[in-house]
Amino acid sequence: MCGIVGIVSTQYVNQALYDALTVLQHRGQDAAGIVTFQNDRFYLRKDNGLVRDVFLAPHMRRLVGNVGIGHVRYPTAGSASSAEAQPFYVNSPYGITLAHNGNLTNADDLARDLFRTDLRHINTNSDSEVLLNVFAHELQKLGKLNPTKDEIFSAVSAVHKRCRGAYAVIAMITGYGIVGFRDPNGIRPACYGVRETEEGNEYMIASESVSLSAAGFRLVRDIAPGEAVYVETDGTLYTQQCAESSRLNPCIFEHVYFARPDSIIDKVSVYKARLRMGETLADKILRECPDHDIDVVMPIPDTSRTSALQMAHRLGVKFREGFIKNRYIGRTFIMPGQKLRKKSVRQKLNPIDLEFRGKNVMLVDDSIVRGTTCHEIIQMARDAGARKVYFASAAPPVRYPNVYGIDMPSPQELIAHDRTVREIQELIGADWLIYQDLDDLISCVSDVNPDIEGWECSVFDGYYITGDVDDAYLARLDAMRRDEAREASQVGVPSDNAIIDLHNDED
Ligand SMILES: O=P(O)(O)OC[C@H]1O[C@H](OP(=O)(O)OP(=O)(O)O)[C@H](O)[C@@H]1O
Ligand SMILES: NC(=O)CC[C@H](N)C(=O)O
Ligand SMILES: [Mg+2]
Repeated sequence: MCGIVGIVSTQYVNQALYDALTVLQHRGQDAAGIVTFQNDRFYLRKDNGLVRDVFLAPHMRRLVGNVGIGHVRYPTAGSASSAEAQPFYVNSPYGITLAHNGNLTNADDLARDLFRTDLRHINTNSDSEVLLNVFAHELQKLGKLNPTKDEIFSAVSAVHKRCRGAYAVIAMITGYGIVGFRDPNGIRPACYGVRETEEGNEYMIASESVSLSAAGFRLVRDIAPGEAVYVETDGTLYTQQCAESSRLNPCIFEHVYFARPDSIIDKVSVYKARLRMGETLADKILRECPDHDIDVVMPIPDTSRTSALQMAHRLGVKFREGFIKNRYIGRTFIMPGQKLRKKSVRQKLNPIDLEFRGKNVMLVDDSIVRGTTCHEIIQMARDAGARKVYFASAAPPVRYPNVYGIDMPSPQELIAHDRTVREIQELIGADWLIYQDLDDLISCVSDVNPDIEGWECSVFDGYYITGDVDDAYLARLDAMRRDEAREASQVGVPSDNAIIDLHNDED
């Protein structure tokens, strides 16, 4: 679930891009990149690491120009190597750089066509490099020295015809401007905003509205599914629907876990949606167990805080912070490798024993995916002296892989896959486990914006909206990307600092 941003400004954009990426850091912790443009030259810095580690003062000084794009990465395709950090660059036509959030489901076919038919070379295993080359090829085919907005929109239309899967994209075209677009289902989020200055309007396109508000941009609106927003370097903005048919089916997991609560996505306040998740979950508890003996409700920081607070309120039970989060440890779910994830849960969360001793505690998390967090946490609660440990998930059981930009490629790694709730309860060691129902989750988000036509809920119901994901595709994905397969493929591979890549700036 990467984060993307692009800015057209009346002044240098380096600091504004850096700040926006910091605000989007929760969407990707593996790598970060910024590219700016000035006087016929791109200036690129990208590497593995957090935003604060990748961009040091000398890098920032050299990222000159009033136009630029940025990316924070959480890999879902290819490898975690710095060579696959984004933005990607292609020199023809014009010089284009691109930042992508999502995952293409036909990347292999496209890569083959790009080589055989379009005579283009792809240098990594990243689907985002494929996407960039499809866009570049479609723009090049038009054969114009100075592309107009219509030609740029027509290249986006061609991308929609060729690419399948999920993609929210921001591309920068040398000397012309930035273009942002969303796939025809609008699976991944993207919005744009404006900042009025004396020198003229400045625009930002970004994954989440929080990066606009933090930088003083006013949210104009979300990019519609299939639509493109093109901002020229002089600040002129054009929008156009570029897909033949489109229907808004945003990813529901953004509201459960990925997005920041202070973002508004497709006119739904993530915060409000999470409050409602807490309410509906409390109602289910009261339905199933009206005589419950819960003494205290506790969130598993960070994401479940909002839902847990509202759940306690609805139940009329005390809300307590029993786990303290180490503010220097990032999100564990998006860390690469199970060993690191497991170790990090213990480093990240520490119990306050007096809140547990002799009590029946209801622990609340936003979701249970691999079960890494709840397994560790329940043991910690017992060690801290809890009498009974109950566990509630604000999302339904995650039973199916994700192919649209969340790195959950393998059903075997999902604790709820092929298991009943009772079996999961035993496996994680809880005295009672309760999950949100999918209909309730959908109503928590839909009631906030009834205009949303459908939700991308594949991790809960196994239905893949793009219609091209079959068992054979899922089996290939599993074989290629499950943890063991990735670990095995790393044997004998040089460490990251030995990686040689193209287009990267010096350290
Ligand atoms: O069942 P699992 O595989 O452990 O995945 C689910 C957990 O991972 C996430 O937390 P994370 O630490 O990534 O982020 P947070 O601090 O935003 O809650 C999520 O909020 C759950 O706590
Ligand atoms: N999580 C994402 O959006 C990933 C983008 C792209 N598929 C990559 O792996 O870099
Ligand atoms: Mg969490």
